Amino acid sequence: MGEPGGPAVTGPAGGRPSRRPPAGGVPISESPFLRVRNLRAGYGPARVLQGVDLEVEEGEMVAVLGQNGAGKTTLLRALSGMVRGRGSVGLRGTELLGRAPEEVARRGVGHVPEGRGVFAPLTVEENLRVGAHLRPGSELAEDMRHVLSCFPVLRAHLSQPAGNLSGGERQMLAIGRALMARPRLLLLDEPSRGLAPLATRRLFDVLRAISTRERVAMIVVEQKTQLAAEFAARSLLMESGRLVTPGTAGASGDPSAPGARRWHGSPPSSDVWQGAGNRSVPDVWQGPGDPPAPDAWRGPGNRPAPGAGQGPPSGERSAPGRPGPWGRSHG
Ligand SMILES: Nc1ncnc2c1ncn2[C@@H]1O[C@H](COP(=O)(O)OP(=O)(O)OP(=O)(O)O)[C@@H](O)[C@H]1O
Repeated sequence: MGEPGGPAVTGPAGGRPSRRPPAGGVPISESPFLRVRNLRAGYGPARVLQGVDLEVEEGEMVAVLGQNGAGKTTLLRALSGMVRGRGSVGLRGTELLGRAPEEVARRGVGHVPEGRGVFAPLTVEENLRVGAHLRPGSELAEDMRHVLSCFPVLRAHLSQPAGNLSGGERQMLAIGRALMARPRLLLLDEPSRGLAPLATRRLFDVLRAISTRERVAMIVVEQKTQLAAEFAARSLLMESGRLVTPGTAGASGDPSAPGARRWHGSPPSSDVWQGAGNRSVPDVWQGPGDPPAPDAWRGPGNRPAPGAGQGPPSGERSAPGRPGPWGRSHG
């Protein structure tokens, strides 16, 4: 999966069958992992979110696309409690609206904001430890090992200040720090921003592995439509504070059905594209030499030394299709 330039992976994360919406009705899952209803939020008198409806299943990766100022970042902020919202945000049946960000995080929501916020003076290891501050210390070493297996490039920098990392390494650290809290829902704001195409693909390979194997649901704000179409189970378009494509889990239909498209609703107009780089250039292998073999290491950073046993979430932690240790419930 995720071979550079290879075919897109279709279907919901985890390989679960898609459900078709009931004919003529609004598709509503019986018990979605995340159910957002009529979410409204803004800043002071300025209302940005105009009533967002969204459902995400456990282990599903959903991309949210849209023009600058559409409200994508505000949506993530409202879901994580950083911006006050009205309506309903139910996570496994628990209402999150009205809770403080730390309480929302305790419930299993991790937020990696745009801009790779890391604590620059702290070391990489300290940054990761900070990510685990909401959880019991006894599991810290295990989680540290796991995060470093996802992002092995960080291993070499553990004792260095995070401020010394490259942009891509900071992004990995920011995501790694969020993972240390064992989120069940991860909110990622433009994780590909500023990353080279190859680094972007490697990062999304890791994210997909985490969502599939650890059953972590993800909402990824992304400007690169092609990337979103390849990695996410669904791509949703936001316009003027509303999702103009169905945000419900069953709306994806059966992607294997003849004529099924990855883009649900109207395809984005050309002026939606605001990602770095040239839209007309496929996001394919651009490194020197031949693309890596399909089974080659595709984690971010350097390929681990032979025998180092590093890779995306290891099978030791969780057998495929079964929640790993991160599957434990929060709160
Ligand atoms: N802290 C803030 N205070 C006041 N208004 C804000 C604040 N943050 C964002 N806004 C406004 O809210 C609207 C939506 O912004 P938001 O950042 O959610 O959009 P976005 O879709 O993420 O855009 P982009 O793709 O450019 O990041 C914009 O009009 C923006 O000016």
